[in-house]
Amino acid sequence: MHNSLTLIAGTLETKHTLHQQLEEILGEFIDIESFAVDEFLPNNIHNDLIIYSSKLVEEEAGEAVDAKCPTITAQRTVNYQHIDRLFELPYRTTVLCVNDTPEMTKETIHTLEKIGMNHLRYVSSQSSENRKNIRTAVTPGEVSFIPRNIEKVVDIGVRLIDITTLFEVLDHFKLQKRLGSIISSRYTSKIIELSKKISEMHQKTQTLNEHLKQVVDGVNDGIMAVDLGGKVTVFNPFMEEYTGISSSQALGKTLPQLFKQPDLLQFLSQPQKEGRYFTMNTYNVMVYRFQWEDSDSVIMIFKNTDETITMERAARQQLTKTGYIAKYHFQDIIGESMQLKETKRIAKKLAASELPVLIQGESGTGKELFASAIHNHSSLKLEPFLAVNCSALPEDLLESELFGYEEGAFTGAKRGGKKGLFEQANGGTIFLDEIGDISLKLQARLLRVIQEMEIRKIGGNKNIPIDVRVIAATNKDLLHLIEEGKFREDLYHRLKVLFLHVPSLRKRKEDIPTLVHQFLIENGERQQVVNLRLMKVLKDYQWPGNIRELKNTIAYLMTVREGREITEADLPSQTFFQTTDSQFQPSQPSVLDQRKFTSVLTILLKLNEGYESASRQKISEYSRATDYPLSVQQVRKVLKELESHGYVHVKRGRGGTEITESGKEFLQQ
Ligand SMILES: Nc1ncnc2c1ncn2[C@@H]1O[C@H](COP(=O)(O)OP(=O)(O)OP(=O)(O)O)[C@@H](O)[C@H]1O
Repeated sequence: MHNSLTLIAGTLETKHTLHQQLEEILGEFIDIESFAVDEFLPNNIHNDLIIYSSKLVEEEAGEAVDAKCPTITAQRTVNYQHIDRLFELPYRTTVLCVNDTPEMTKETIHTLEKIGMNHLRYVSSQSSENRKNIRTAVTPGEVSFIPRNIEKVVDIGVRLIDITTLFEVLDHFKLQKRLGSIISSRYTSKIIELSKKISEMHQKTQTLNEHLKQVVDGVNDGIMAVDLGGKVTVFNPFMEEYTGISSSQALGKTLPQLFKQPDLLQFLSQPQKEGRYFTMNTYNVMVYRFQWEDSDSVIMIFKNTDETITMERAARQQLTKTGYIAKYHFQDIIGESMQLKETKRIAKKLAASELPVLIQGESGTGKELFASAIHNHSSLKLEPFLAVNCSALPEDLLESELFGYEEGAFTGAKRGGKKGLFEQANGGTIFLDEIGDISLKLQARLLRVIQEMEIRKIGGNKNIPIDVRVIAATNKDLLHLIEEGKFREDLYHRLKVLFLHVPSLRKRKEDIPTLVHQFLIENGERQQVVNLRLMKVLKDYQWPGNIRELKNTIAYLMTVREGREITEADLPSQTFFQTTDSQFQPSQPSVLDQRKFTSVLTILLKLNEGYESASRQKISEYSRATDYPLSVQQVRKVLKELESHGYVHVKRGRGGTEITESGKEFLQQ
């Protein structure tokens, strides 16, 4: 007589799936009929064996079954055929596990974790945990229970009957001996299919890992990764070179096993915002440590600084060939005074941005030095640096130098046209020295270039986009030039996004001995040969031509000196100073003049600050209350002298007179 059993499931879908499973495995030996509670249940079901698909179904359908029939409530397990769908979800995704009752959900999660699906984080659909941000759900066939806000559903299919239940069935029909091994191999063949899929996936991952390893090995830096347990998981060839440890020795070891330098070990063990220099076996390396949120690994990068410097040097050599290189760095700007240090500190900050800078300062104070150092300290340091002295060229020539021209733009234009300095500085910095001297026509063109960041060559009809940082410098008071209508206010604001004032040498006399020493060295004199009296004279002098004048003076002294020591006797007469290239009258005012100057400048300052027009008449009136009463005629003379020193600015007509920054400096002294 043939054995037969009845399967009772809850839903139609479960009925189909489990029926199919039992048919495939036991169909040859046992007749199988099945019902679903949801569909139809006859009264008084009777058979050799009744299998309920779950406890719930047993409770629901129990009454329809003949009480004399033996029953089994099935143990269920996940459907191995569809489980690989879970591998498609990204590592560490939080998923909502959905089943019809809390117990069933709990059981599903438990089974998934037991069979190693641990790359996901499961939250029960019936738990009270906040799941607002959960977008993916996993369900064993219970799609109808999925909440609406879920965007992605992974149906891993109806759970199958577990092998333990299958063996109970065999046991019941006394078939275990005969069929046990066939059944278990039929059952496990399904699992083998799954393992095959997993191993395929594993292989793909391996290939990807290989590719990644090749990339990591090909990088010109040392790369090391450490996992959560502190074990090294990546150790590329450059790491081998820097440490002298082979990767096979390093992999799987902890950092203290590999590194003996306490400071390096400490650096590698803690989160770091910036890199730090270390010397490892003769290599100078900059070490960086990165740790990303959500990542189990810490990555460490070891950069060979000697090589980086060589690379920079090579890039610089390329630039040197074109001649467009910034020669000076901040360390070339000599001086220990507070004023200079502060100026350098600000300049370094300005270097960090790529915005335009306006540098203001008297002639010879080192404005070009600062422009060059700012470029070399900026992210554009490997790009060209072009300096143009705007006062050195006539307008037309300056225009064609700056913007270039097309072939045939004017008579005498070169064949093939010419690239302008803006175009040649592309990607880098252009330094426009003496910007106060350019004509209004060129100012208009320059404004357009800076605003639009594109140029049009002379005689050209197309705009060429450019990306250039503009640093401009002037020794003039641009605000006065604006007032006089000689400089465009809009251009002034475009240039003066960032601002740097370079102090005059008078304001930082303590720098004079250091500068003198430096210039002696530059002239080939290593000893300190300037005698004390001479040094005092040099320190007392006002240096209207600033550092350039000091530099020239040292060159002069070195040329004319007779003995080893340079003394005040070697100094030129006053007229030497007067012939320097300063915009000021360089001779020092006499003591009497100084008093007169102080008196008039003090009156001027008061009038200017009170916004009163400073006419000669008014200055004369005010002077009567001081130690230096002056007639209008005398005031005119003093003002002339003051103007020649650059201390005042005499406006045309009834404009009155204004004290300049230099005038204010004079007063402070
Ligand atoms: N702090 C300094 N240390 C060493 N040398 C300096 C320093 N400042 C200026 N110099 C030297 O002084 C000279 C004049 O400097 P620079 O040409 O930069 O001045 P500038 O302000 O641009 O002058 P100008 O307004 O006339 O163009 C240069 O030879 C420069 O090398």
